[in-house]
Amino acid sequence: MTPFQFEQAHQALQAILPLTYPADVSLSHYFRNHPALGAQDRNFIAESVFGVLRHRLWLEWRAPDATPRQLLLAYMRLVRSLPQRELAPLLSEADTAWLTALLAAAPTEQPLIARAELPDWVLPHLKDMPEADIVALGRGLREPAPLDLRVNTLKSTREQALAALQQAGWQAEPTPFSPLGIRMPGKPAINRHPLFLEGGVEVQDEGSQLLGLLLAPKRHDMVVDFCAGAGGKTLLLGALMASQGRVYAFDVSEKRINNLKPRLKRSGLSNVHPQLIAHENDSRIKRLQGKIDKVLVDAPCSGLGTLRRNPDLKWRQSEASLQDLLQRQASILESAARLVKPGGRLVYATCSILPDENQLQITRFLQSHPAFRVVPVSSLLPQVPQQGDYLQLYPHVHATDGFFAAVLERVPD
Ligand SMILES: C[S@@+](CC[C@H](N)C(=O)[O-])C[C@H]1O[C@@H](n2cnc3c(N)ncnc32)[C@H](O)[C@@H]1O
Repeated sequence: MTPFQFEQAHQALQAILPLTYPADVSLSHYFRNHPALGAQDRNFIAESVFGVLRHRLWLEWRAPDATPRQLLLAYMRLVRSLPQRELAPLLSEADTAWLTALLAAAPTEQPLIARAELPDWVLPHLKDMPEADIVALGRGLREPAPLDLRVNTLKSTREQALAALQQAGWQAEPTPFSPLGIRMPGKPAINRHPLFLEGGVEVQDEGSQLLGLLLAPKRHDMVVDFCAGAGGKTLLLGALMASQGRVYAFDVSEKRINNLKPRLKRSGLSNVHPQLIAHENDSRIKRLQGKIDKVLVDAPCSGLGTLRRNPDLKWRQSEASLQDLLQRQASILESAARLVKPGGRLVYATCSILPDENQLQITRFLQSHPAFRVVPVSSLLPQVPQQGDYLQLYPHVHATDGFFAAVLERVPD
């Protein structure tokens, strides 16, 4: 670390910390405004800024009134364990005095917020979980995520893709649970490799792949991806159907639907039909009622299962935003369920770890929809450990993002 890099990381952190915008968006903005920064500088800055965000609750407990610069120094010294002599060239006299006092202060007993690195608005929602499990979960969510790819079976097999990636000199290994997944621990810049450019692989967390596998669409099915976004799961569904049948990709966000289009082109799929909708009761949805074989609801959620990638969500979400999401999830589920034909399947999924967004939504839905029954995930994905009726994935157990999914079947008439 050079003094220049440290100062850049400090300035970037200062720019990002108000968290008015997502941290990755603010950081890209910072890099655009500093075009002279080299690749190594950028890596250092990104790792430092995200490192502080990952450990911010613990750092703020150790140093409650720390400025962004002090947070960065405390992170380097206490989390990264850099020796004082390595930091010395960066330190003013005031910095040295501050760090010395911090190191000398006897820490008080750590509250759960600091131990688990989960904010106070989240903890009441995990009240039924033992404290040791909350800490293990929070720490799993604190670690950086690896890069996972999904093989596009329309263009490649996993074996072929693995061979091509390894030939490029990268570490690449099959994921344990998804037969389509490849894990790349070194997170190389895959987006310039021909395999990616030609649509042979897509970036997709292994957990996200499992959600598509749970829907298990058949070749000639009519499928709705109700909250398709930029199509992470849509593309998988289309490929599972070997580009046959029909997949409607709905979303209320024009930007996300537009982001789906280049990915769709690269994938070579011709069975996906993206459609912008105004809301979950849009007339384009109503005309499909009772006609769809498989419906995926990848509901808008707090995203807390993705804290490995987006640690800033701890501050960008709140109790109020959660309450709003809970209502939207229930309303979307209600509307999506009307599409399912008798004997058809609905998968409700989130990338959240909160029971309110997950099993409690399903319990409430089932109480008022006797035509639906649960298909136990343990019977559909026996290779994934620790599963029961619902899919529950955790970084510290499964090395995926945190995900939830319930598979519901509409009882045949
Ligand atoms: C978890 S994201 C979907 C991610 C996407 N399925 C993927 O795998 O990349 C949730 C999506 O729901 C969309 N959304 C929010 N409200 C909606 C609604 N009422 N109807 C349909 N989609 C909605 C959001 O725009 C967002 O793209």
